[in-house]
Amino acid sequence: MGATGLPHEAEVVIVGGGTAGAVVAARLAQAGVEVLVLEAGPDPGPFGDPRWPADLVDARRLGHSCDWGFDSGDTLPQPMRFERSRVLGGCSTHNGAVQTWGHARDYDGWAAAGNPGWSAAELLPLFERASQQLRVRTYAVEELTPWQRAWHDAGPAVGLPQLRDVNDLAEGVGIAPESVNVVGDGVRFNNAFAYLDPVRALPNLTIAGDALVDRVLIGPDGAARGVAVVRGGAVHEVAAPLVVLCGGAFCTPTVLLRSGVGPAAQLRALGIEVALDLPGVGENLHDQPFAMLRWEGSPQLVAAMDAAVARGWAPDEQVLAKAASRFEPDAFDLHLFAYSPTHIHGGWSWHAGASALRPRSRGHVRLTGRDPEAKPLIDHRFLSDPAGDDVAMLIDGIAQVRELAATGPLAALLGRELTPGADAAQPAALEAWLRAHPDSYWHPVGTAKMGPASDSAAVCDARGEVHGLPGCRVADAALMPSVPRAATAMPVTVIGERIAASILDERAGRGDAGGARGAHP
Ligand SMILES: Cc1cc2nc3c(=O)[nH]c(=O)nc-3n(C[C@H](O)[C@H](O)[C@H](O)COP(=O)(O)OP(=O)(O)OC[C@H]3O[C@@H](n4cnc5c(N)ncnc54)[C@H](O)[C@@H]3O)c2cc1C
Repeated sequence: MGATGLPHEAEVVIVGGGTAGAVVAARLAQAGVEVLVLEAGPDPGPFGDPRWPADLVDARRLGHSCDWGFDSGDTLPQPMRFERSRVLGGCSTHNGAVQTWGHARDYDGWAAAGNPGWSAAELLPLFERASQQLRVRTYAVEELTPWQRAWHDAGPAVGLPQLRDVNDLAEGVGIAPESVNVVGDGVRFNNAFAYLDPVRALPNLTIAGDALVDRVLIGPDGAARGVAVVRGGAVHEVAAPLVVLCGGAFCTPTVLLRSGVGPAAQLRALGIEVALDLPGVGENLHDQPFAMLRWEGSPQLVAAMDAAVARGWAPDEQVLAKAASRFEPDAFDLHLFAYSPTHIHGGWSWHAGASALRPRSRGHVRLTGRDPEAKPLIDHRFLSDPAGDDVAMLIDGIAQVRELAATGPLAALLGRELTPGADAAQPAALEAWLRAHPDSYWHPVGTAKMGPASDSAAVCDARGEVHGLPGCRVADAALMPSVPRAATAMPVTVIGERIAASILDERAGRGDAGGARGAHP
């Protein structure tokens, strides 16, 4: 042990014990591998430990403790916070706890882009396994609050059939109660609880909280040889033949960049010695743009929801629709949902959102300095695609939200549309409003994208190994070549399962469908 309380070496170091990191760590530890998890935020302990901040276990609304404090800087018309949870479990500790799978086309597209082992058929068992591990269940219609039930009931009138849930990878449009990882009396069953609690007692697993990884150490042979980590004000080196980056879409590229792995000119401009010129690091950032409408609520709606709260469980969202824009009428490419963001407004407010799930716009994450605590520059370049498809998708989504809101039972519960309101009724005005108010659906991905070595924008291969950097893998939202038509928690969990399986297969000498190169370590 060093002065920082960390070991000097490990078989595998996991950088970030978040949504995917918890999965990789657990699966490797269960198989007997000696694993060290380095998490920048605290480890508040297992399920039920009183050190967990109340808002992070309360699944009724989004949590806000332990935030990294990232924001848009001056890249957007209005500054926007990009919430990211800095705590064991990562964003699975503060998210909406909605578990969605997307569509087979998403993963078949990944496989077709040169990523063997990632087709929908190959991932399906992992979606099922992860859903069990996270204790996912789907709300019964009877459990819906009156506000959510009214949206659910309105679906068929606008061509959205009622489905059992939204997680059939072959299915198209429809509306359904949400599938959630909520247990007991409303606890968000985050990935640390689901995956790390069962293995915490293993002697071959060490979980170190408050351990900020600065960079990957690279040996003279060009392979990763461990990490430099800041803990308790001191810098410590941990040697490891395998480092798995699980810092998420914003932080995994920043760790690589600080390690000298990324676009050479960018690194030199910051005085960072270039270890590997890899142009894709930090590029391809994309998130699903989002638009949120707001209405006045009738006294009847307020009374019905007050009564629901008095009866017990009344979360901010419970129903999700998969809908189609003009671009993909035979599948779906929109999420629509009703929402009462009580974490923002305190009391009742009546919103519904539309998100364009297959955005064309691409942005980037860049370093602003060498300090591992320096906030990165995060520029999504929302709605910047030259053809304007992202705006068009949102306009189609908003039209369907308005159609839903105008159906009989819902119209009776709602008053005037307040945002964007009557002034933005027509497409041109709506486009102007959308461009002035870009918003995110909280699902940034793609900044260390997976792809074959022949793709100059690819950062890692189908085993997650960084091109040209043996012994360093990526396993988190950064790896996605393109965002699936889903909220991303479950797809990220599946990425954790997939990369862990690939590492274990190689160690067992079984090879791996996702591998183009030899096994390492
Ligand atoms: C407000 C909000 C609501 C959301 N709601 C939903 C939802 O309802 N359903 C859904 O499917 N998705 C939702 N998402 C998205 C989903 O939660 C994320 O896509 C997913 O959790 C990301 O997982 P990850 O493993 O890539 O990153 P994270 O879960 O963010 O994990 C990264 C971890 O790495 C740590 N870390 C980062 N850098 C370092 C470093 N240098 N050293 C050490 N540790 C480091 C972080 O502290 C963190 O613990 C939501 C996201 C947000 C922000």
